[in-house]
Amino acid sequence: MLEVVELSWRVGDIAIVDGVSLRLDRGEFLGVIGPNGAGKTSLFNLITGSRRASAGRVLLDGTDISGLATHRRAQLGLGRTFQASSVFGALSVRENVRLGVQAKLGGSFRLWRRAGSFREVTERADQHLATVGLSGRGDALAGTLAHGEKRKLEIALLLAGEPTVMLLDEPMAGVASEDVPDLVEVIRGLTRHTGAAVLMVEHHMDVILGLADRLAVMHHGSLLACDTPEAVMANPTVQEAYLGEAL
Ligand SMILES: Nc1ncnc2c1ncn2[C@@H]1O[C@H](COP(=O)(O)OP(=O)(O)OP(=O)(O)O)[C@@H](O)[C@H]1O
Repeated sequence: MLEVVELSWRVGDIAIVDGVSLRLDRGEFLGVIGPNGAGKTSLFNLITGSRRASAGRVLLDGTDISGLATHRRAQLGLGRTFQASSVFGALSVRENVRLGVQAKLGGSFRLWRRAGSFREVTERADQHLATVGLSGRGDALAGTLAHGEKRKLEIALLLAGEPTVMLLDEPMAGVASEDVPDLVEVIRGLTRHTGAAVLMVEHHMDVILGLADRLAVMHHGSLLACDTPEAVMANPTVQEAYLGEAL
């Protein structure tokens, strides 16, 4: 589904991402971990196209998308969680997701021609809100949501784009610890609800160990290991990379 081949990003003499190769299959959940500054977010940026790789390729369903702009990659099914800034605080939660659904349906969806269109968009938006557990919050202003709820809204916006591969960059960051278990269950449901593959960077080891089918470990821009969570945790090279940090 997603294949990354020898992907590198150099800034001057420094390889921030250094020849990373990995595969992600349909319905699979791959966690990306590594110490601070290991290159995890940079790897995401190369995959989505918000940074142009110095070398290597990104393939989506066998098609080389390396040369494509971010929005083209998104249209082809590569979705990344929206940053909070892309949520319209003055609009309702449902309106935000409706905009996402309309953006996905694009020009083929002529609201002025089809009487049922408005309802169809609303139904899809409500489906996405239900998937993330925000059904009861559709009428709330997005700006009034608690942090954990905002994260759920960002995931609903991601779902509105109907991606086949979803990239989540530290979705638990800033979320109150009592809201983490709920958000973990929403994220666990993503592969089940959509059949999509998920690639997720996360610092909370307990969270990522409970979600991931496999773990990719980055260190100084390189991929140290990519294996089942059990094998990765038992890997002496990985343990060494994390020396001094809690694994
Ligand atoms: N535009 C840039 N120019 C130069 N160096 C950069 C740039 N962006 C990131 N870096 C450096 O690349 C390294 C990797 O950064 P990156 O944010 O990808 O790591 P990370 O693993 O996501 O870190 P963290 O876990 O702290 O979020 C860091 O040393 C960072 O300072």
